[in-house]
Amino acid sequence: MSFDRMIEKIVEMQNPTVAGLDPKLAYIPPYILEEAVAEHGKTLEGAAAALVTYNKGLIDALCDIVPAVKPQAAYYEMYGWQGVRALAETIAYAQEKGMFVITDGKRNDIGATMEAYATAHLGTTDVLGEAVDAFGADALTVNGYLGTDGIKPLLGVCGEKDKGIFVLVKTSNPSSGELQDQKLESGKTVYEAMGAFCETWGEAVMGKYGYSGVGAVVGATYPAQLGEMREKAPHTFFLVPGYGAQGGGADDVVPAFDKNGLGAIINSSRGIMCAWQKEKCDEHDYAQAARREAIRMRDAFRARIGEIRLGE
Ligand SMILES: O=c1ccn([C@@H]2O[C@H](COP(=O)(O)O)[C@@H](O)[C@H]2O)c(=O)[nH]1
Repeated sequence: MSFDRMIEKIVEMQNPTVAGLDPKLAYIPPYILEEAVAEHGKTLEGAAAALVTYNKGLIDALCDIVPAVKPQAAYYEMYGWQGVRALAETIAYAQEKGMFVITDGKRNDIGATMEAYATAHLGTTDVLGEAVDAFGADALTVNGYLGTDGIKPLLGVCGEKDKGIFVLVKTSNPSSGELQDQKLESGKTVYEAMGAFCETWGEAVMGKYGYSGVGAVVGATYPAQLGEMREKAPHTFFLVPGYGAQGGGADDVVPAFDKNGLGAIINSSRGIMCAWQKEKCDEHDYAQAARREAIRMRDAFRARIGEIRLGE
């Protein structure tokens, strides 16, 4: 009912990072694309087959050192239902390899529809009396701007199925301040108010290490806000995108961690997936290049936050 499973993996691997799986054909080594095209042609089926092969290679290379993966749904949806099937296959494969899976879907709607999203991504779908996991991720990113009735259905599923959600609080993009930094009548900023909601919503799904199953997305590109929110939302675990390709560095995200080195999981997607192109290494070495980058990232945090310990 919380992020306890994810926290335990972070501590076991001494690695507070998550590898983003946002595959585009431009990132995939030509030998994988050629094999997929030879079998399926230049079709959505072919693209989806390439995505799965590429992702499985990355997962195999990362699963013993990185606790979690974060597939962003848009990169699969762009390849139609075949791409969506690739997302489901990716989630299942990563879990088989012991990884915690955060589907980045940023879903939001009224309560009744959120119930459907909760069932689809985290829960179990009833098919005429048969209970089937549709996507079965461990956590989902959501948008909280529809308010409590949009979040409540997720809390039920999180409680029953030991899953978590990450609510958008202070996003990493350049324009995030246009709305999120606005001051409300209460004197709080919009992101601060959303962080306070996360603390309240999380009370229903509290874990044993001091963090609830309601986390927050806070960008690495806003270090001051990361530190501010760490103080103001002490029971809210942070998913921190914006490291690497968006310019956030290891020093920038240090304020996201608590005194035990917990409290945040830092995402890198393009930085890890495209490491082989940056290194200009042999295309067949793409997964090992990703592993080398993931180790560099892990070690950068180890050097800054020291040993990660279970709190409370
Ligand atoms: O505020 C946010 C929320 C989500 N994201 C997502 O994280 C990754 C970042 O990818 P990089 O390649 O490491 O930049 C991507 O899936 C975004 O959709 C974010 O960047 N910022």
